[in-house]
Amino acid sequence: MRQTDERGFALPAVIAVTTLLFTLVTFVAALAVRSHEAGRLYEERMRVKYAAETGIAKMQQEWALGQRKQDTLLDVGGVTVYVQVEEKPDNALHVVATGYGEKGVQQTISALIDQKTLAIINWIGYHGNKKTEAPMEHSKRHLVLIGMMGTGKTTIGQAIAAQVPLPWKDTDQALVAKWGCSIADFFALYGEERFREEETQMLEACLAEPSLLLTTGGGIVLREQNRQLLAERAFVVHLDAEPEEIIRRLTQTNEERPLLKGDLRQRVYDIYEARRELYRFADVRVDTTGKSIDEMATAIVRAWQDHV
Ligand SMILES: Nc1ncnc2c1ncn2[C@@H]1O[C@H](COP(=O)(O)OP(=O)(O)OP(=O)(O)O)[C@@H](O)[C@H]1O
Ligand SMILES: O=C(O)C1=C[C@@H](O)[C@@H](O)[C@H](O)C1
Ligand SMILES: [Mg+2]
Repeated sequence: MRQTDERGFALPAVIAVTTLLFTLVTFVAALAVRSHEAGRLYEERMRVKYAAETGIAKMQQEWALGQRKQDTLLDVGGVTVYVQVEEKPDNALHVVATGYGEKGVQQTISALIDQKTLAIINWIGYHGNKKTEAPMEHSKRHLVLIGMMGTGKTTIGQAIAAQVPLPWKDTDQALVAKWGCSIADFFALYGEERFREEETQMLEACLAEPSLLLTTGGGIVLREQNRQLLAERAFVVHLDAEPEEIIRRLTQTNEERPLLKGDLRQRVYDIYEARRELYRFADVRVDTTGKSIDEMATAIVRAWQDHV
C-alpha cells in the first residue's frame, strides 16, 4: 500500500521535472537557433548592401569609359544588382542600386552623382526590402527581350515565362508557325526584305495585345519603326554578350541562321559592330556572358516587377 503511495507520488514528480527540463532545453535551443539565424540574416544584409554599393561604383567606372548612362542589371559576387539612373537638374544623376540576396533580402542604396565628374555629390541612404520609386509607365505594358543572335532571348524568355503571369510569344517562332516553313527557307525563297516586312507586321500584331512577354528576332532593331514601337509600348531589356561567347554558343546549336552563313566568327563580329548602337534604346541592358539562364531570368523578372 505504502509502495503504491510512493509510486503514485514519485511518478507525477518525475513527469513534471522531465517536462520542465524538456521545455527549458527546447526554449534555450530555439533561442540559440533564432540568434544564429538573425546573425546569418544580418550578414546577408551586409553582403547585399555592399553589393549594391559596389554596383554604383561599377557603373561609375563604365560611364567613365563612355558607356551610356542607362538602367543596368549586374552580377556582383553572386548578388543581382539592379542599377536605375534618372537625370536630375543641375547635371546630376540620381542612381538607385538594389541588391537582391538570399532569404528574400533586398537592399537599396541611392546616390546623387555629378554627370560630368562622376563624383558622388551625396549618398541618399539605404533601405531594406523596399521598392524603389519607379513610376509605372502604363503604355509600357509588355516585357520584350531584344539582342543579338545567340544572346539567349528565346531560351531566357522560356525561363521567364515560367515565372511571370504573362503569355509568351517569340516573333521568330510565330512567323515559322504562320508560314509553315523555317526562317532559313523563307530567306532562301523570298529574301531578307520580305522577312523584315513580315517581322514588323508580327511585331505590330503582338504589341496590339493586352500584355505579353515577347522575345524577338536579333534583327528586330534594324527598322526605326520597330524601335519606336518598342520604346513606346514595352519595357525593353537588351541582352548582351561578348562576341566570343556568342560564337561559342552558336557553334553548339544546329539551328540555321541565314545571316550567319559563311565565316561565323567574321559574321558575328560584323553584325555585332553594325548593330551595337541600335540596341541602346532599351530600358535595361544586361550582360549574359558567363551567366546561367536561370540567373538571367530571375534578374529580369525582378527588373520587370520593379517596373510594374
Ligand atoms: N546564358 C547562357 N549560357 C549558355 N548558353 C546559352 C545562354 N543563353 C543561351 N544559350 C544558348 O545559346 C543558344 C542560342 O540561344 P537562343 O536561341 O535563345 O538565342 P536568341 O537570342 O533567341 O537568338 P536568335 O536571335 O537567333 O533568335 C542556345 O543553344 C542556348 O541554349
Ligand atoms: O539577327 C537577325 O537578323 C536574325 C535573327 C534571328 O532571330 C532571325 O530573326 C533571323 O535569322 C534574323
Ligand atoms: Mg530566338
